[in-house]
This record gives sequence, structure tokens and C-alpha cells, in this order.
Amino acid sequence: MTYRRISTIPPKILSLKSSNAFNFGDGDAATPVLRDVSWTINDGESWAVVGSSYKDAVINLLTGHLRISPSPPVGLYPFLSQLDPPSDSHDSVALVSFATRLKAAGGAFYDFSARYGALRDEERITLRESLYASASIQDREGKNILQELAERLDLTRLLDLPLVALSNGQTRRARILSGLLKRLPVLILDEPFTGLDVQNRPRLSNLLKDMHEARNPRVIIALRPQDPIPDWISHIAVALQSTIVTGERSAAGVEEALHKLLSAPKHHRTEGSVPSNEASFRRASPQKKDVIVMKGVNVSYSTRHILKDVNWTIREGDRWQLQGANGSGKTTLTSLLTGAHPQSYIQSHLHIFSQPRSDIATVTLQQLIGHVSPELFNAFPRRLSGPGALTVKEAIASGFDGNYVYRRRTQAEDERIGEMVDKLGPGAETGNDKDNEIWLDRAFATLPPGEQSLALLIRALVNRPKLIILDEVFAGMDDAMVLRTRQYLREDLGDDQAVVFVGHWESEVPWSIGEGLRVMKMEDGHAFEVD
Ligand SMILES: Nc1ncnc2c1ncn2[C@@H]1O[C@H](COP(=O)(O)OP(=O)(O)OP(=O)(O)O)[C@@H](O)[C@H]1O
Repeated sequence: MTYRRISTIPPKILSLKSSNAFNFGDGDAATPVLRDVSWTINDGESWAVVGSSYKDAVINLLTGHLRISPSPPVGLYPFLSQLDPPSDSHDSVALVSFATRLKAAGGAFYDFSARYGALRDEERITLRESLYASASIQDREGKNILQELAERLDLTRLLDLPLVALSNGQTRRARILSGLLKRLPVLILDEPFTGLDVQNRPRLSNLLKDMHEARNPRVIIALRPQDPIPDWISHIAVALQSTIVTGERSAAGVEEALHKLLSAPKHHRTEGSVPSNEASFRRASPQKKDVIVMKGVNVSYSTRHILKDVNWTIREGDRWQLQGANGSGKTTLTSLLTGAHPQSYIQSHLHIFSQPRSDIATVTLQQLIGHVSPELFNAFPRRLSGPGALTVKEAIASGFDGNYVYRRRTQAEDERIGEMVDKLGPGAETGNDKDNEIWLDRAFATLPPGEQSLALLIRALVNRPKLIILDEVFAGMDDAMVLRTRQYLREDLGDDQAVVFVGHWESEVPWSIGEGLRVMKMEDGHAFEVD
């Protein structure tokens, strides 16, 4: 639908004055989720919401999922009432968020390897078909817009691929495209740059800028405190606990609020000193055993050749960064390391822990390899009852078996969980051990996304695996969590543990080349070590 303005008075885009926001069902006497919010967005301004745990509350406010009191006289978005046809916020605001929804992932333990194998018929729906269906595109104009936006997001060559075959970054771009195609007056994007490579981040940022300037749609982006804020953003709403500080990005109050969000947590160990483990990691000892040896490894899907003659040896104590653009083959390569990829069986030389891959049972590999990735994050069970309804402690403990096996935990396992959560859990931030106990008993599915990522990281490390694969490990985490986990990875891993770190933000890699980090780069299916 195309909306047209029918008044000449510039209406406010968003308007709130000294309002509280409550969960639906809560009366005015309840504790508000957000309190005393005064926020005006005028036409022509470009806004970002920046926050850690309260960012989601602001998104809920913007998408009409909180009750506002007193209720704004002409609605939260006054400009909507002046559009032709007039529109209300329920039909006018699109949200693109990568946070997983409750129950979305079902109760079964993960099976995210569908895309690696033969695809079933229902999985063959292509990106183009899915976009046509989700944005109800029937007319030529809609198809042209799709084509143009796909071009700008570098998705054209992927339009006729099965949806499940897209890489993580490609899927994220496709979800953003789908949000844009809805052509609603307001589009809110939560952490749109996470998971995108260095070429695609400016590409997306420029597209959002252009669309916002054309008011088609008006775009609001939500970011973590540590994320770079695009140049075209003129105003910021900082979610500081339950209050929101709003204003021009250079306003003193906004800068101060951003600084508060970013200020270093009080209870963290100082990063920088070289601990004993790390010193030994630097002395690359010749006696270190091979963990992975791949020679001439190839992966193809019919005519698409994804990995081309890859050679890679990973030894105990190694710290590797795996680099490469979206779709270059990183996840495909790591799925061979974990044995999850069916083509891992047919390689002429893929040795894992000194044995040919086909000689080791996949369940054994799951116990020996710690793994976090966006695919695992999305597929992790999130039910609130029945099988798959896990507490945080149960979710972490599933790392001892690599899969969910119902059994009593041993005392040693409980102690190991306690030891890790002491260093990484929310109590490490607040200095209060009780916070960790409460956290461990919470339902995993109800945690904010950053805390789910943290729990899955602890799960990956809890069994002290010999090989650790960390793919987009910090997604959704706030600055304090990133600091703690980086520090843990630097200081607390054993020198017999090898790590492969995959990520698109250089600044997040816990080790530097000077400290012995090695870098494997992927380009068009080839992998080569860079100095
Ligand atoms: N079943 C399949 N059929 C065809 N192509 C596929 C299939 N599965 C994956 N691909 C393609 O393989 C390429 C590599 O995907 P992969 O997930 O390994 O990339 P990546 O480097 O991990 O990307 P990202 O940074 O986005 O996570 C992608 O172009 C993807 O479209």
C-alpha cells in the first residue's frame, strides 16, 4: 500500500510526554517497565535506540507491545493519523529482530544440519518464493522493488536458492529485505549489522539511510552499546535501565548516558596481563598433538562448489581466527570440523583427534567439541513445559553430553558449572553470588538473547573440550558480558584446548597476532593462512 500525507502541518512522527509504559494486564499501580518517558521524533530526524538489557523494552514500546499511560491523545505515532488512508500503529510498524521467539525452536534437541544434506521438498522453497509470499507480492511494481532492493543487499544471485541453503549473514540480509518489502510506514531493525561482513555493513547502512530519507519507510535502528553508530543517525534514545534519555547524538545528556552504558563493570578482573596459560600458548610447542588434519577437502551441492581443496591442521593449544565474507564457506568448514556435515564422511583426508572422521561416532564428537554458532542458537530448544523446557543450569549441563540426556548430574559437574558461572554469570557483574543462583534456576527460554548466548557459551566450554568452535559468540551480548567472556577465553582455557573463532568484528577476537593468533581466510571456497 502507498501512503500519502493529507495535511500540510508537519506532524510529529512519535510523541510521548511524561508517560509510563506497563506490561498489558498491569494496572497503573504496578511497576512500570519504562517510566517517565518524554520522547519526540520530528520529521527529518534519524534515530537509533541504544541499550543493553532495556533495549528490548524500548522496542516493545515502539511496536505497541506495552500499555502507555496516560495514553497519547493522537497515538504513539501522530503522523499516522494524517496519512491517507489513516493508519494505526498496529498495522504500520514492521519489526525485524533476530531474537528467537519462545517455542519457535521446538522442544527437540538441535537438528540444524538440514541445509547440509539432501533437501526435503518443503525445504526447497526459494528465497524469491518466500519473499513473494511474506510480502504478498503479486504486481510488477512489487517485483521491481524486490529486484532493486535485492541488488542493493547483494542478494540477487541468491534469490533462486532454497531458503535453508542461505548462510547466516545471507539469511539476515534476506530478513531485512522482507521487512523492507512490507512497505509499512515505520520499520524498526534490532541489531541489523550483527552477523554481516565488512562489505555488507556499509551497504546495508547506505540503503537504510536512503530509504529513511525518502520516508519509505521511516527507519529506527536498535543497537548494542558497543556497536558503531552510523554517521547518518542524528538522534539517539539511550535505554538506561527503565528511563530513556533522548536527544541529538552530540547532546551532553546523551553522551553521558552512552558513557554510563559503556562504563567498565566494577567486578571484572583486569584484562591485559598475560596469564600462565597464555604464555604457554605463545610457546608453540612441537609436541602438541594434532586435533584436526584436513587435506584436499571439498564440499559441493550439485553444481555449486562451496569448499575447494581445503588444507588445514589445527593443533592443541592453537588459537585460530576463521575470516571471510558472508557465504564464503566458514560455517560449512566448521560443520566438517564438528562432523555435523554429511559430506564429512566422504572426504579422502579428514582426521579428527587423529582418527578418520568416519571412525568416530557423531555423539562422541559432540562430547569432545564445544561449539556455539547462530545455527545452534536458533535451534536450541526453548519450550516452557515438556521435553526441551530447560533451566539455565540444565541447558549448560547438556554440554557434558553434547546433547540432552536426562540423568542426574554428578557433584563434580555441579561444581564445574558453579565455577564457570562464578566467573561469567550475572553475579560476576553485580558482585552478588545470589544473582548467579537465581540465574541458574531461570527458564533458559525466558532469558534475554544476550544471556542465552552467554549460557550457550558456558555450555560449550563446560566439558573442557579439546576443540572449541566459537562462531558469532557475542551476538546479543552487552559490553560487560563481552568483556567477561573475552577475558575468560584469554585466561581460563587450558593450553591443550584448541580454539577456532569466527566473527565479523575484528575488535572482538580475544587474541592478537602478536600473541600467537593464526588467521585462516576464506575466499570463494578456498582457505589460506594469512600473516
Ligand atoms: N544446501 C545448499 N545448497 C546450495 N548452496 C548452499 C547449501 N548450503 C549452503 N550453501 C551455500 O554455501 C555458501 C557457504 O555458506 P556458509 O554458511 O558456509 O557461509 P559463511 O561463510 O558461514 O557465511 P556467514 O558469514 O553468512 O555465516 C553460501 O553461499 C550458501 O548459500
